[in-house]
Amino acid sequence: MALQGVSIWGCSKSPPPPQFGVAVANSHSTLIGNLRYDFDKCRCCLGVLAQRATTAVEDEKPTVPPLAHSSGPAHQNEAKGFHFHKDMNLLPKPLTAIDLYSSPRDGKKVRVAYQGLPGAYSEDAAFKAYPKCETVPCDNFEAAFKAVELWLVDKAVLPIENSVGGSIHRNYDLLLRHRLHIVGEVQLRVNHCLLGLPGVRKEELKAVVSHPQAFAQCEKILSALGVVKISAHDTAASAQTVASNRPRDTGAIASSRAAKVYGLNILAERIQDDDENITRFLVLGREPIIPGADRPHKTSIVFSLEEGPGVLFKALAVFAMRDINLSKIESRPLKQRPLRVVDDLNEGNATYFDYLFYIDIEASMAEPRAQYAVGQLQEFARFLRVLGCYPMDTVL
Ligand SMILES: O=C(O)C(=O)C[C@]1(C(=O)O)C=C[C@@H](O)C=C1
Repeated sequence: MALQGVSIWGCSKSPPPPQFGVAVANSHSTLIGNLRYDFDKCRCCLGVLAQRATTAVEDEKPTVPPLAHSSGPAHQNEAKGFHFHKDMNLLPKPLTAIDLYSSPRDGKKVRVAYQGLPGAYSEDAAFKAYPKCETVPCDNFEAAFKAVELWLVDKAVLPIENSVGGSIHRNYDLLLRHRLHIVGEVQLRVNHCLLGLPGVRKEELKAVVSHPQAFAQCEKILSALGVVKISAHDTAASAQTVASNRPRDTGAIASSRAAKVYGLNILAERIQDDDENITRFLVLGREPIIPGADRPHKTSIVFSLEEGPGVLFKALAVFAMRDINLSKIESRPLKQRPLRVVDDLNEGNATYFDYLFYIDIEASMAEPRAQYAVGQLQEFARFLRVLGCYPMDTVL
């Protein structure tokens, strides 16, 4: 069953706005290397999360018979006016260190939320990260974030950028709105297929359904076919639409796995314009991971800066000076304060657009050079948050 419209937060209050101007060490925090990572877990959130933890293990069988059916001392105590909970198994289970540990647990399948339907590329990415996981389809990106926050799943896997289509801005914005940690990345080679009902030839198609990113990646074949494009939530949803509505003149762009899942024929393979079509996904969890020294790591950071000449140059120099490679930079409008009025001129106010900068550096927070670089940036950034430090993935 897909998770739809999960609207409650881990905390009964409304989502906390990002604390602009507050540095990393300002909330409940833990030390990794010399740097503090913020957790942002208030007592009230932990309480609700602890209750929610029972949902994730709902298939566990009760080991204690319910008190309501028992006789003997407990029952007598109840009669004397002691107030016991009717079924102790319904009480929230206390969190253990194992519950809080972010890596897959032996004997228990990791539950991974993704946006889309079975057969979506995001589900492939979840299987690449956790080969034996149980995948949980979600209606939209936000539902996947909330599913992790509410302990309904262990992790979420969400697309963040594609080598042809570019960044998925919605997920950059959600990373800041939610307090999850990036614990991994997945680089997935996306080989799109043109799918149709059995017996249909691609020349018969008048329309093609797919995700807008997939259309952006397959422009050449679409213009050669001269078909109408119909948008779908994800590529697997387009395959499902064709399979269930059975229009002979409509195809879908999706994966070969989606063709199998929905019983469609592959009319053409590897139809993307650029053969090297890679989508990068982020793996999100409730807790940060402690970076190991065994393999190369990346660190994702978001920050905002004061206005002034050369401030971005100065910010990036803290990494360049230490020979730290920057693999990605993305700017997004600072939504709470998108415009800054700088001057009151006679002819009107001078306004500047205000931005958040998201960067990925090829260094681990366990390395002193990264700790010093982030520490130095923190001295003049108006706001800074380490979104996560995680092992780098390679394309298979
Ligand atoms: O539609 C899917 O199958 C998805 O997983 C989504 C998505 C995306 O949002 O970029 C992921 C990979 C492909 O680049 C196309 C679509």
